Amino acid sequence: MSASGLVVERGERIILTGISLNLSAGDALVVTGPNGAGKSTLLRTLAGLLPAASGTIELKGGNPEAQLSEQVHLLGHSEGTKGSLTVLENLSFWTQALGGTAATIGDALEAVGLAHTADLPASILSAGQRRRLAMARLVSVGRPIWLLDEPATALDTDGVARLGDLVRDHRKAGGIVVAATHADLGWPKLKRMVLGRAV
Ligand SMILES: Nc1ncnc2c1ncn2[C@@H]1O[C@H](COP(=O)(O)OP(=O)(O)OP(=O)(O)O)[C@@H](O)[C@H]1O
Repeated sequence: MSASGLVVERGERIILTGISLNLSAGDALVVTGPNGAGKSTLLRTLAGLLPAASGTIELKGGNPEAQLSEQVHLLGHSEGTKGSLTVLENLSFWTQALGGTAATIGDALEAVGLAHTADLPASILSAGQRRRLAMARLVSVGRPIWLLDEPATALDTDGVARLGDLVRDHRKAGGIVVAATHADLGWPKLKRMVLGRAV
């Protein structure tokens, strides 16, 4: 995935300007910067949810037929968990909605340590457990580019370690990860981007 000369405006203000990046299979980019610097804005732009006022975003490799929005998976602040459904039903719903395969759902719940909650209503999950459920989607949906907005929020030490394992395996399989964070995620061999002061 590459981006060149991105300029992004929100509410008629320029939030990002002159952003370029070049990521190959297996790369992880960590984006840091103060509150309001534009980290979430960059992820939403890379996800195709916000238009760039100028500049280009290109996918290299992957399925040439697929749109950008079909190749990326944004793990944002709102988890979209439906409280009236069970944990398993939530994961099944999102996996199907986002084009993943049902066969991976059990493994995904195991990977995030939520297998024992599969039949519980999602409404009773703690904040960290909801975050883990959202993490499980990354695995069951299986898109090549993961865009993670503050992925360690609400996670305990075990959760952060499991996130690190998922990211490691994804990179090994040729996936790309871009994470915006204030935390030290402890991932090896990172590329870094520091965004400047909030405008
Ligand atoms: N919907 C919106 N309309 C207009 N401006 C917005 C909107 N959302 C965010 N902004 C502005 O864009 C700027 C960047 O916000 P963004 O959420 O990308 O920052 P961030 O670096 O992710 O911050 P944080 O560390 O607090 O999560 C801020 O000045 C913010 O006020």
